[in-house]
Amino acid sequence: MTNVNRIRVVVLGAARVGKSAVTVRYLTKRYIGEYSSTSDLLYRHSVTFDNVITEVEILDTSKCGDGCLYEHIRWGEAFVVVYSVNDRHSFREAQELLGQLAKLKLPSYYTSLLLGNKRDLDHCRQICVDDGQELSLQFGCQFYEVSAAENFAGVSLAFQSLLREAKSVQLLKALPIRRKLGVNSVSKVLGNIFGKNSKGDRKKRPSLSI
Ligand SMILES: Nc1nc2c(ncn2[C@@H]2O[C@H](COP(=O)(O)OP(=O)(O)OP(=O)(O)O)[C@@H](O)[C@H]2O)c(=O)[nH]1
Repeated sequence: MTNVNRIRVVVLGAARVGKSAVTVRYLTKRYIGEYSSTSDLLYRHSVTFDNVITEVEILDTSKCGDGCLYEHIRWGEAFVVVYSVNDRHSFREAQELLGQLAKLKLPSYYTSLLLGNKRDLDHCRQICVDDGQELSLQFGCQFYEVSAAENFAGVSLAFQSLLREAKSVQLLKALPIRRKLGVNSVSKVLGNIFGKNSKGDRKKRPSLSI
């Protein structure tokens, strides 16, 4: 059963692309240049959507094997796949990660965001905006380019956008499955709405009097 008051986010990507930098930037608004962690870190915070508080768990992952990646993918329902715009290898890894997600999870069961980080390093860019956009279209995910080092707003917008979509997906999944309507039922429903009976005669329109 889906817990609609909690969203689990996993931050994935190649080594040194800025996974910790974007996560900490989003959570604290601050940029910290160096992170020494060699293990996964789990953060908790809450966001409010339409006056409802939702707990968000963010897992900032570090390098691990395939088994570990499988666990991360199973655990999460929203994924931030980070690459660095000045590192072609990290872009290829992002592509592979999006492929793994598509293979291991049903499309309606997760939300993903492709995040090109370090856009301040434009002078040594190896991946252009169009490449990122194209990849996001291929996998049906959101796409943002940001600089954790220079800007809080972009990082915040990207995370918020992912969380909002993840919330909508959760609410849709929590809806009871509705009985499919046959053609006859559809015409009956339309007839009731537009005031026609089964013989095609017009019914008296319901009127609202105040
Ligand atoms: N220029 C620039 N450097 C950045 C940016 N974001 C992160 N960095 C630097 O990139 C390096 C790696 O950042 P981390 O946040 O540790 O990257 P990571 O992906 O968490 O690294 P691992 O967990 O060790 O794989 C650090 O030296 C950061 O200061 C950015 O937006 N611009």
